[in-house]
Amino acid sequence: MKKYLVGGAVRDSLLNLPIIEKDWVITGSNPQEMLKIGYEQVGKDFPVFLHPTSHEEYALARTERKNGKGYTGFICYTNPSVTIEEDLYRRDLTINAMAYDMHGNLLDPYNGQRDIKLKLLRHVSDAFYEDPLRILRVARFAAKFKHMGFSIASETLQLMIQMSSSELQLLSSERIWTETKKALITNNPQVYFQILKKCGALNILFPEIYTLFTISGSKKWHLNFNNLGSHTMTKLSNISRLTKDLAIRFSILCCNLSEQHNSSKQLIISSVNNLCKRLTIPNNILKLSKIVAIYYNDLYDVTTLSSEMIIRIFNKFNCWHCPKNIEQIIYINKSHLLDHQCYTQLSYYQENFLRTAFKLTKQIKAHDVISSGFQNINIGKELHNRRINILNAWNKNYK
Ligand SMILES: Nc1ccn([C@@H]2O[C@H](COP(=O)(O)OP(=O)(O)OP(=O)(O)O)[C@@H](O)[C@H]2O)c(=O)n1
Repeated sequence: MKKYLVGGAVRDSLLNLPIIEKDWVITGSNPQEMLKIGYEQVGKDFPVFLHPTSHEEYALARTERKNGKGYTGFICYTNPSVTIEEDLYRRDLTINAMAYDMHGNLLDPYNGQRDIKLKLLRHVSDAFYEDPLRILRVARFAAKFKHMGFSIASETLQLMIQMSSSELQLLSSERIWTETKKALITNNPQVYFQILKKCGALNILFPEIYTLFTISGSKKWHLNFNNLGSHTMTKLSNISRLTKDLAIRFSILCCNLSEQHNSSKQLIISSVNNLCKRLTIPNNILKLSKIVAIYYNDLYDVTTLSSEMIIRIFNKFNCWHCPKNIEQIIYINKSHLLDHQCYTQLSYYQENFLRTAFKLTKQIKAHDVISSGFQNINIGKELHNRRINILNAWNKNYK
């Protein structure tokens, strides 16, 4: 039996990045032997085992051959005679197809080190074609390693274009969302969507976002962009410089839906619902995305908003029950301002405005309203009025 460290851990160690997870491959063994020495079998489809103490994943070396459509249409062949080179051959990218043996020697049969030097994401072999998720994986790695200068090899991009037109429809929503989530928390998540668009996958996986690239913007802040899609990508890039929060980053993808649907609330909401429900996106992200889709444009110059509108925004973001949601409003406002030359000054001024407005209105408590004699639905109405009054009084002094 021989043991090899494989995949992302080898790639990341060569890129001097922290190793998050270790995957291992075993050659010259079989399931019976693995169970006998204390490993626990976890893979149903593939022979994968958990180490008895470290709980890291150990897979028996395998080859795969496609015999049907989609992710499940594989014949997986495992046998003590399958070599590490054969196992590495079925993997997606050359930079992911290297291994360290137990003596620390690097095995690199498909030139992963060369591609690390060339900063290229290149597929190992035609086996790449066998899993359409790899289109999303490559787009994600392009986003993750953009700051290091990585790009996609032209032959790999060609293959991704071919694949997008055939098997992409068969990917499960869960796999699409899992990969998209990982892409969204990279430094440059906009690259993920740009690559998907380039290879013809965006219109299949995210038609709501794809359509934005076919519409030119009409508002003053769209002037520097060819279409609403490019504007959305810039906003996604902007927000990613400010926060790693997945929900906020995803919600920004919906920032131009209002423009696309001529501010029809019904159409905006159904578009966000279609997108999020199809991809099984969690409810908190769906909720925030709807609010951003409807109120994004109002969060531009917040100092010009009416008191009524400020209160409505605090209501929509559920700030009274969850005061930390004021941060979401501030991030979204800043993502608007980031293109401005005087960003620091503007964003400081607007952040201050939002924080003060929230601090003032938050002081007004339901129990004070109740103790002044208000009951039932009048409590809410009075709370609302008092909040508006306090903002009106403050706004006068502020301006
Ligand atoms: N569709 C896939 C998924 C995984 N792999 C291979 O399995 C390894 C481990 O996969 P995974 O843990 O999903 O990703 P990593 O490459 O380790 O990268 P990260 O942890 O950043 O997601 C990959 O490196 C690659 O060799 C593959 O070839 N095709």
